[in-house]
Amino acid sequence: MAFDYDVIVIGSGPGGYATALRTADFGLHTAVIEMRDEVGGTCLNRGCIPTKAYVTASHTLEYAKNASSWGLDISVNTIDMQSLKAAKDKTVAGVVKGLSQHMKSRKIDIIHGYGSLVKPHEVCVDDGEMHHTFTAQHVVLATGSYSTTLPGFDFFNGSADEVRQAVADGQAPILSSDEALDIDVIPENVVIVGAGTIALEFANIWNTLGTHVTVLLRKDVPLSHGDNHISAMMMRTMKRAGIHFETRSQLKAVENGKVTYTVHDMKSDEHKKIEKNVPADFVLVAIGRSPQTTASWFASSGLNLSDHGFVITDKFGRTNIDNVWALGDITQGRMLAHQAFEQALTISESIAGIDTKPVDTFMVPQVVFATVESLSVGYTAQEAEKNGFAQIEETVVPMLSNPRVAMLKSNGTTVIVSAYDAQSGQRIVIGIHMVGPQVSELSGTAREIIENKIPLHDAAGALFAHPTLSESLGEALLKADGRPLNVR
Ligand SMILES: Cc1cc2nc3c(=O)[nH]c(=O)nc-3n(C[C@H](O)[C@H](O)[C@H](O)COP(=O)(O)OP(=O)(O)OC[C@H]3O[C@@H](n4cnc5c(N)ncnc54)[C@H](O)[C@@H]3O)c2cc1C
Ligand SMILES: NC(=O)c1ccc[n+]([C@@H]2O[C@H](COP(=O)([O-])OP(=O)(O)OC[C@H]3O[C@@H](n4cnc5c(N)ncnc54)[C@H](O)[C@@H]3O)[C@@H](O)[C@H]2O)c1
Repeated sequence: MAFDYDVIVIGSGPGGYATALRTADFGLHTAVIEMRDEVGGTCLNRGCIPTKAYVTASHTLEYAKNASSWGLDISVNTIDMQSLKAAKDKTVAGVVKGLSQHMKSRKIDIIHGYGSLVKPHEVCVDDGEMHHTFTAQHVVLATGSYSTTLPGFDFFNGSADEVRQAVADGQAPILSSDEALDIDVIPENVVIVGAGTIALEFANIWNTLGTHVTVLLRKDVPLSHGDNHISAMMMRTMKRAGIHFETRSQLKAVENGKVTYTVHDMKSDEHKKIEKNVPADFVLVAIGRSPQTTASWFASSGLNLSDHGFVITDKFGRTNIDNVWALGDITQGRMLAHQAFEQALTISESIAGIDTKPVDTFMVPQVVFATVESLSVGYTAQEAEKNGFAQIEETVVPMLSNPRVAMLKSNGTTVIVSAYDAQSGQRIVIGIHMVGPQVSELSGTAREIIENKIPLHDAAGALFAHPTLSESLGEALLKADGRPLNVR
């Protein structure tokens, strides 16, 4: 049977565009269906890129604020939020334009409209006026995710102008990260519900701009699924910078610019709940994201979905329907762009008939970008124990002795988790967790060490140039191997 395309991808985010770029590169006739006006998905338009534009601006501001310690007379007179937002929007537009041109140069057809899988090999596209049917040998689903609603506190769900007006009117609207990115005034007070990546990144950005930020978290520390040392240090550093964390708290009401929440009083014997109030220009709810698989065609097409609505695939991205593949935020694993990139390479190589490697989503590096960054790859000591590793050792090394960390007036910690590997008869590194300046840049190195099961002794032989921030990882590996050099 002749098909219109070799490959049709639904969704143009990191999962979709990366798959299309690769299949087109293999000479396969490829189309991408995108329901929005612009390509790039959440990551380029409402996620990774705009938030990191703001993170870059906040780093610049911090450098300027610390300049006097180097004898530099630099003052920050005003922060023009409208210009800052315009610069963020320009950054996004540039990246989106670049992607669009790149896709066209690979001869990928970009079809705008709402795509649905009608049956295997058949996709319907609704462009608002007409329905079009296209056929393909392979269909790849990459429809992404949306912000999860906090029960009882629906998102404001307005246009940028309506959000601006609601904030100006003192309504304290409940915003998702999408809406929060459109704010073009520096808020005076913000309440953030959640203590994951989005909560911490936005808290850091606004705090740097001078906003009073209150973070309401359910547990005792943010990033509570991660390594304890890293979570605790991240919270300590952010508290020191002025962010207020309310642990074991719960949002209760938002009325007339006032946020009411309850806090578990751990000191009282009955663990009473204390009620507190703070003013807020708006509330950011960042309690996770849900897979964009709620449309009826996901179920009616016969796709196997998990209880939480994720498309079930094998480690090569195959769904239960022949020649239908899925990746990115709609699949189980981490909701991260670089996970989607790795899945895209595996899926496109599988489609092209190339021998490829399965994706181990557990080993995907996790990063938080703030004034100090956190990086986590592989097992924490607790996870290693639960997974039956033998002779687990956890080495915790502060970054105090790193001269570049000191020059930045910063601090940090590296945690190396190692265990005995019966197969090789050697101790291997199974987890690397770091908090400190620019540690995100070590994500690839950390992943390679762990994924390739490099013996600890060999990993500790990695030579990092001096003086660099990356030496912190080298020092920690040496210490874990019993050969500490510049640390005790
Ligand atoms: C605020 C924020 C910051 C983030 N920062 C980072 C970061 O720094 N690093 C990182 O790795 N990850 C980050 N992420 C996560 C990252 O954005 C996602 O993991 C990534 O975008 C997932 O890619 P995807 O292709 O699965 O989906 P998406 O990027 O969501 O793309 C899905 C696309 O499909 C389209 N679509 C959906 N349904 C249909 C349909 N039926 N027909 C046609 N088109 C459709 C959508 O319009 C969208 O364009 C961040 C997320 C947020 C919200
Ligand atoms: N730097 C990055 O790579 C980056 C940046 C931003 C977002 N992202 C991705 O986007 C996704 C969404 O981010 P996120 O921060 O919304 O989710 P998350 O999963 O990182 O964190 C969710 C947080 O909300 C809390 N929570 C859950 N339900 C709650 C409730 N009912 N009440 C109060 N708190 C509740 C959790 O305890 C957790 O602290 C993540 O999967 C993340 O990987 C990545």
